[in-house]
Amino acid sequence: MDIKKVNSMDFGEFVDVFGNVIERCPLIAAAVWSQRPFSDLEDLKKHFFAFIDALPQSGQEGILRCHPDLAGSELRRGTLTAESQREQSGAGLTTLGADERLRLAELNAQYRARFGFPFVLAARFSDRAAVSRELARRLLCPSAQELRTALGEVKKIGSLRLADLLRADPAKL
Ligand SMILES: NC(=O)N[C@H]1NC(=O)NC1=O
Repeated sequence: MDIKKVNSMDFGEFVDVFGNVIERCPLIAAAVWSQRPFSDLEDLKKHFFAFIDALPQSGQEGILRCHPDLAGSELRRGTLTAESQREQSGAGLTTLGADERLRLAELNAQYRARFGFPFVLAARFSDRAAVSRELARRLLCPSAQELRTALGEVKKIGSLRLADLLRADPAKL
């Protein structure tokens, strides 16, 4: 799909295609559509991220809360979005042993209790060992820093999803 095709999309089509660039936040795609035309993929990405950056803290935390836990109950129940399922499965989180799953569940619960939102990490840049390690490390970070880190991960996930949709090289995004 090229940028001309993107710019020709009506509202419904645009939200259908880009509605999950930011996990379970189709409102962001709905808002970005109003900014068309886009000059290129980079420009499109900038609009998604500018929307996130302009939100008050409550909105930014809301975005994080729309993310399913890594290796959490949604994965077990099979209710993840297709994108999240692919990302979690690529990081090996669908084939954890019982011990590993339990450890991640405990760390996820501690993280949520401390910060009030779920632990978010771009799983495609990670693997099962790195997820636990990073979760344990970030649990100790100051809250303001952690909010920034988590939103950075949301943007990495969004960049990769946009790259998939436009079949671009993620390194150039
Ligand atoms: N909790 C969390 O990070 N979830 C996200 N990460 C990712 O790569 N896909 C997701 O759904």
